[in-house]
Amino acid sequence: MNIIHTKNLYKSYTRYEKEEGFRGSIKSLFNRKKISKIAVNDFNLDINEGEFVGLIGPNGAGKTTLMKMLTGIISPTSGEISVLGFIPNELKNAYKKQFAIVMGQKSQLFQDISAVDTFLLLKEIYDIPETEYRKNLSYFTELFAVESYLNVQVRTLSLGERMKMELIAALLHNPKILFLDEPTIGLDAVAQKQIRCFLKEVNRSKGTTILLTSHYMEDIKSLCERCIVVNSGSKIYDGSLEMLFNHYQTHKMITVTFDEATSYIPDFDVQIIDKNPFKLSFMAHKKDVRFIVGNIFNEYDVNDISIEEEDIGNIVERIYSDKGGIYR
Ligand SMILES: Nc1ncnc2c1ncn2[C@@H]1O[C@H](COP(=O)(O)OP(=O)(O)OP(=O)(O)O)[C@@H](O)[C@H]1O
Repeated sequence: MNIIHTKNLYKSYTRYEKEEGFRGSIKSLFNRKKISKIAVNDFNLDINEGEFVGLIGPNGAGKTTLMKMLTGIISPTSGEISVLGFIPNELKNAYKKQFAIVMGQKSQLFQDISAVDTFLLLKEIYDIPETEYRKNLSYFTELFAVESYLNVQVRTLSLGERMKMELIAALLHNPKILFLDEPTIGLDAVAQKQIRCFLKEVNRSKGTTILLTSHYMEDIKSLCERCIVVNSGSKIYDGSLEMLFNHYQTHKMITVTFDEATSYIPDFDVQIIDKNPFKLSFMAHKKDVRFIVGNIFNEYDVNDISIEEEDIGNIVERIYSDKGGIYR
């Protein structure tokens, strides 16, 4: 069943520019330069119940603006939008009870009280029946293994611990849709992985529809079957993640640190990103990675090696340049 629908959705912001300094401030009182910015352009989107969809794109692509329109935080300039049959920016209580939004850069928890006290407050705000509240609280805290952090002041939690509490707070009222804007930003690899496992399980066991934005390709790769790529406010790809990666993610980034100084350069078609006698970073074709890594281990004393996904910016560029590509 389709639960998120937009048609020709469009959002433009207006902002003002002033010249620098005191003179500029005085001048701007009488004459300000108005600038319009199209953040989301002609956006058509349909998401079915239970889907886990990744929304990716470079900085300023319009992802947060889209999320904000879907949750009613801001209203569109024009176009159609309906979520669970509601028009989000009418902010009906019946709609507010059916979704949750978690933004990695913002906290919804009160900093000076414990997380569990905020949870109790949310129980009252969302009218969560006692049995459902208890069941969900123990289910989510066990899933994250965070029982020992429930009763401490939120301000004292680490970023990763706080993020886990944010997610629990968002899910206590059993929302049908969970909007996640960069939920793993700034977290270490272990916390990122725990959050991924948690989200995967919530989507599977509760059937929660999840729309996720992240700059970490690993998040998108391990969670979303469907992926939407946005650039300059427009949708440039909407389809399976597998196809996106097979077709457009052609390179990997390899970083090696050596125990001894070396002048090693791979005998393959690579692009060197950074080089010193003890460290080498380069982009290599996906198909060559295992041969290159094999050679390095056979011939050198390796202190450390990492193989990372390509930056989303490169993938966007490739989608654009692929005129007869899989989507256009
Ligand atoms: N309140 C605002 N007023 C004016 N312009 C805005 C406002 N909010 C966002 N913008 C502009 O709209 C564009 C899209 O911003 P948005 O935050 O939606 O992008 P994003 O894809 O979420 O970026 P990021 O990955 O950096 O978070 C940007 O160019 C931004 O400068």
